[in-house]
Amino acid sequence: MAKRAPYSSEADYVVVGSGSSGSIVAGRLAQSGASVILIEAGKSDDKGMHGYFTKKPGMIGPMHSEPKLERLFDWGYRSVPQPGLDGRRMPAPRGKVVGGSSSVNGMVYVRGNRANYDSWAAEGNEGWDADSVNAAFKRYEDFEDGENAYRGAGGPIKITRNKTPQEGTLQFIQATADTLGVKVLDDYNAAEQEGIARMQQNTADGLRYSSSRGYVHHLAPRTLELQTEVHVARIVVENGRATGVEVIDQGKGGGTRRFVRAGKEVILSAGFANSPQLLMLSGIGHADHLASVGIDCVADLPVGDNLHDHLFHPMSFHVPSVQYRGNAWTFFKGIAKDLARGGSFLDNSVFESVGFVRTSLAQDVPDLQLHMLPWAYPSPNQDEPIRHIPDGRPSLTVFSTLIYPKSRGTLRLASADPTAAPLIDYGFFTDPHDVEVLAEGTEMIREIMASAAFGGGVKEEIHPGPSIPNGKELRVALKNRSTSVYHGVGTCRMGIDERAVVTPDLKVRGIEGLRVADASIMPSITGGNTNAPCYMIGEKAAEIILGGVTW
Ligand SMILES: Cc1cc2nc3c(=O)[nH]c(=O)nc-3n(C[C@H](O)[C@H](O)[C@H](O)COP(=O)(O)OP(=O)(O)OC[C@H]3O[C@@H](n4cnc5c(N)ncnc54)[C@H](O)[C@@H]3O)c2cc1C
Repeated sequence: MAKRAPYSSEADYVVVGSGSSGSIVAGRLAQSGASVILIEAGKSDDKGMHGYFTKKPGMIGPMHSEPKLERLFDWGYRSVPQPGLDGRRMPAPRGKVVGGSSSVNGMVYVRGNRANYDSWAAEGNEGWDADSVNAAFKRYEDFEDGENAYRGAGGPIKITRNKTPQEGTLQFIQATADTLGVKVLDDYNAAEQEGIARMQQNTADGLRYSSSRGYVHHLAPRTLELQTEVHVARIVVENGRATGVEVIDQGKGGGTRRFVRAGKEVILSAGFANSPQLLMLSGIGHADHLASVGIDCVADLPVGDNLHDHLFHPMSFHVPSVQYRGNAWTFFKGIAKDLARGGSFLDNSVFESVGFVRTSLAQDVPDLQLHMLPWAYPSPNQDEPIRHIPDGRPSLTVFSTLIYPKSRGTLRLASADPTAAPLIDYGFFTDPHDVEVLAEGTEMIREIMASAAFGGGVKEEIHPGPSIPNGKELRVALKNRSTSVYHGVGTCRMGIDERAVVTPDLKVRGIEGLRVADASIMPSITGGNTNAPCYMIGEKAAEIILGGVTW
């Protein structure tokens, strides 16, 4: 079992953040016999309410639709006003609980296009090409179809498909194939991504396979110590070397500061927002920006540049054959049925299908992702932290999803206070290309939903609806309707040039004993949801640090 309190003050490795990448790098390092302290600001995901909500896949609905509940698991960040989106402040939820965002996310399991990794390698990131990262993906997977050249079996993270998809989901898959002339794929995480498919999810046997479920609780290496409700305030750098971290205990009687020493290395896995924040709080960042908030510069690096994210546009359609309605009654009925007769209502992600297709702007690879779920979605957006009431009719929601945004933004400090939220500026829609992809995707979805494959089963486009026709009006409406997919990346870019914060072996340039391993290191975002790539980054980081695979 992973060791718990009373907490130690020294280990070989100190890993900051137990999220998608952090739990994995910590688990693997500890598996090698090294002592590892894994520090997490949030609560345990193993007991009480936090345990129940993060274990049961179906609790994703209430967790994100009831703001009072969401606050218990989340950092509560929002972006600065986005001029490209009519000045909206986009919610930027991030898991604040063991498992990080992998404990609160939608469990949509997508590795990304193989070409994404080859492009990282082509920029000089040796060892990050598609074949090399395939080995890391395979190591952690336990895929229900078993092992093959692309997929892993027997690893700590189980991957399955929903066994009882809605009829409307299967019709949507056929309709997409018929309308766009793409293949129905069995496995979009293998050689080929282009096509439409049933969604894969990191859940099995009624459990969410967060990184912490797989690596902290199930793998449970003996030399891993998990410290929860401990906020890392900064990395301590002495004579150009990271020697440990200064932390603030948050639990009962908290507020005290203490030092946790790393005999070998500190690994930052605090995510796209907090890893760059912690670097800057420690004097690593743009010298002029650090000076503006009163922090002495230790290393002048482009920390916080290159922020980017996916955006999607949700469209809901009234489809009477769908069994669910977006109300509390459907939810309680589902739970009651599970309890009385056993069942799978809470065992799955809410998403049931994904596809990767091309707009007219696509170059080498599909540039549009389609997500589909058999529920209605809030309209026109879910910016306000209130309980949004979606349309009560049985519905399918299809999301036009921009996967290769050209817009770039920044992450900066608001102040030198380690507990203050950072300034998240996504720069959404600063490049007109991004509007165009989302608009074409929306127009495509309208064609799909008119397909004969539904047998007349689509009764109405609930929203955006006929008042927002294709063309110019749609492009304007997207400013108020597009929503972050919560896939922020890129703020501690990996590379070999001046734009890089970390080298291809994830070392912070110019500082000894300090690496970053999480979504922030991606030079460019992957084509698909970012959780699986972050699991891979955790595996890869451990492999690099240990000089090869030792497990
Ligand atoms: C609501 C939501 C839904 C999503 N849905 C999907 C999906 O369905 N599929 C998918 O593939 N991706 C999804 N994503 C994206 C995906 O989950 C993230 O890209 C991924 O989890 C990021 O991993 P990470 O390791 O970079 O950071 P995180 O998993 O966010 O981990 C960072 C960890 O560091 C901790 N931390 C931060 N600062 C400190 C500090 N100062 N001291 C101590 N600890 C700290 C945090 O509490 C957290 O545990 C979703 C994200 C969200 C938020």
